[in-house]
Amino acid sequence: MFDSIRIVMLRTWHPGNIGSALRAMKTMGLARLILVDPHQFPHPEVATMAAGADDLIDSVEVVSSLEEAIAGCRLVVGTSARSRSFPWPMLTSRECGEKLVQESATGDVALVFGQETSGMTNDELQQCHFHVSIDANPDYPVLNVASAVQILCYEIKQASLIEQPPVKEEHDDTVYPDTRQMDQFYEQLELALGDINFIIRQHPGKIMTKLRRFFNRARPEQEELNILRGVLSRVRQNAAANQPESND
Ligand SMILES: C[S@@+](CC[C@H](N)C(=O)[O-])C[C@H]1O[C@@H](n2cnc3c(N)ncnc32)[C@H](O)[C@@H]1O
Repeated sequence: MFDSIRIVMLRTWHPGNIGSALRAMKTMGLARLILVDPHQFPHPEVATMAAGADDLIDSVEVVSSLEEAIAGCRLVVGTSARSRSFPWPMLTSRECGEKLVQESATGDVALVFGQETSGMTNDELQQCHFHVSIDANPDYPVLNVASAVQILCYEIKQASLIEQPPVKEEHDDTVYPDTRQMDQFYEQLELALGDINFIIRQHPGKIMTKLRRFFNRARPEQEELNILRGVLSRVRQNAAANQPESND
């Protein structure tokens, strides 16, 4: 069940939280946990806190970056207790469960949790299509990371019990690019904007963040992305052709 939903934990410090997250996942029927650069794993505390979910420990994957953890995903949702300096498309925890269940029917999706003290970095949050904040006491909305895993896995379970509206005929063939394809597009976009001096190389400022947010919101389909990439190739070719000749 929920084979295509990845739970991703970033740089987890306390191994007990990994065990508690596994327990939270198993109680709701989820099993795929990916750890990005954990402080201590494997560790005996993981099994202690996992209790009856200790059978999931062997299948935990460990990778070194968020990019690896979400590679191939068509939808990535990041979690945060607080609003950041830049606004991003937001989901409630209920909407998050529904969206993950709906989109996991046609491809891999990921739900990403931050480190215990520092949470997710801005750069990591910008790699997500949506953010979710669990509605909590405004004076103290910061949950323990494993508690946050529990609540959002519960929402996934609840969403899976609701009969999903049938996918409309005309959307049957819709293919969305995965995270790797989007990253390649962003690299090409940044290069093209540099070629035409719209941004300064190595100092793109907030432009790339704002463009990422725009494309995350728009969610171009694969075919649309191919067209955009074709346009960027032509822009780069023209920029190269118009370069003044160097005398040396
Ligand atoms: C203890 S919190 C990190 C706190 C950190 N100071 C911050 O502001 O992000 C650890 C992780 O738990 C999850 N979390 C905690 N409270 C949350 C909330 N209200 N909504 C969504 N996720 C939450 C997030 O994944 C967060 O990165």
